Amino acid sequence: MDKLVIEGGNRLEGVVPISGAKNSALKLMCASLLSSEPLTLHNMPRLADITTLADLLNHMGVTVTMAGGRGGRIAGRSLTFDAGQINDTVAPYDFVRKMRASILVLGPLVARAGEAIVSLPGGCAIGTRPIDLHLKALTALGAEIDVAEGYVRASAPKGLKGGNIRFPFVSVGATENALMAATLAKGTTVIENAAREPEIADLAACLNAMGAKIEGAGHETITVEGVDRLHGAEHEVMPDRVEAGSYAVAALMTRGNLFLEGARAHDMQATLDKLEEAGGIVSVEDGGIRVKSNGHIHGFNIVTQPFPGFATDMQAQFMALACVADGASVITEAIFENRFMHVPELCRLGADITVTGSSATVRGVEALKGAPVMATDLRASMSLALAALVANGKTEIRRLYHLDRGYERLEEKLKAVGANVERMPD
Ligand SMILES: CC(=O)N[C@H]1[C@@H](OP(=O)(O)OP(=O)(O)OC[C@H]2O[C@@H](n3ccc(=O)[nH]c3=O)[C@H](O)[C@@H]2O)O[C@H](CO)[C@@H](O)[C@@H]1O
Ligand SMILES: C=C(OP(=O)(O)O)C(=O)O
Repeated sequence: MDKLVIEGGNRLEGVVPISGAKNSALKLMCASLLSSEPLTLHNMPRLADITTLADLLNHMGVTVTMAGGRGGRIAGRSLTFDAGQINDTVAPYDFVRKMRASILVLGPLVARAGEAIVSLPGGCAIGTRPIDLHLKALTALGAEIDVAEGYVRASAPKGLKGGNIRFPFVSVGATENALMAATLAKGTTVIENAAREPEIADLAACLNAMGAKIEGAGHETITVEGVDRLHGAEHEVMPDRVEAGSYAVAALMTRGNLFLEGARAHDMQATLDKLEEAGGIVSVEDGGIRVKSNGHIHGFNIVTQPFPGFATDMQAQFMALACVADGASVITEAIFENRFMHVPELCRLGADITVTGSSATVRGVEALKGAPVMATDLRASMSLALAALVANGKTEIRRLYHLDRGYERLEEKLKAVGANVERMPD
């Protein structure tokens, strides 16, 4: 297994190309199950999670091939998913346990094949992560659901029927499963209190390109007019707003100047607002966003919320920023019950953090000091890398498989803008 070795202290300056969004690409791949014709996705990120889901789809009979990049596109970033034949409607535990997004095959499978047997994803490092809302939504569309022996069995042999789904609180995954299933249901589906994350609008745009009739994605109420079949399509994955936000924090922490090529401000306004509050100078330029520092890092307060609020996926990275701010910051995690695993590791680097329930009080310190640390989950890994970039001396980060789930070529991108970072075998 590899480790990341970072020697802190370098100012970062230059261009960071932002990859396609993991949290959109994975859902778009699941959408390929809805059609017997191929779906080609452009701007695919090269990440471990993409490979894991491609393996699961392949197990079900979907062929995955590299598509030729179209004009101006980087070769090898276009993949075609051909679900002409679904041979197996079972998503086994061994796939699902590796990656929670696998639960997003449930809606498409039951809609297209009339049945699906998907392993329960279970909890993960950041919390319990139940799927009751996914199941209720599919039940509202007429699926019969049975949960036994660690598996969800969903069936709708005569097809799904449009229905009214009102979520009691916002769930990104449940909205996505409901949306995909509803595209092939008979009649109209209305989804209320739907998640408004940009990845939902990206998924709906792809589904509409496949012939679906979806209105209102990106808003609280989504209406889906079911169609008999979806056809093949091409779609470009939206830029990764969490990757962009993570590098934006790096620019501010290192008192640097980074151009986040491809990032879209409207996808990440809450992140940009908080960066400015903390001392960042943010400018939206042609083709991306520039983030510079005003020379100071001020303390700030955060409460994570569904979009358009401050994203839970950016909480750990902003905690690293708070560690070196002037004064204190209070960071409240309101989405997941256990998303502070980075706290003890940041403290190993000299951070001063006290956790009380779902809030962490972070008192900024003069300087962090390099130390060996361990990544506990995806965004926690990035918060450790960020802290290491400004720590005195050397930090070694272990358990990089978390990082590789969601940050493409992190060390190459950081090196290109001046960081002293190496990936080496442990
Ligand atoms: C609203 C929100 O910020 N969602 C985040 C969540 O999406 P993800 O889709 O994984 O999670 P959900 O949006 O579904 O979860 C939101 C909340 O609802 C709860 N829940 C969810 C489904 C369900 O059936 N029952 C239930 O109780 C979850 O435990 C959580 O507290 O994690 C992703 C990965 O970090 C982030 O990219 C998403 O931004
Ligand atoms: C936790 C994340 O992903 P997942 O839901 O796939 O675990 C994330 O993207 O920060």
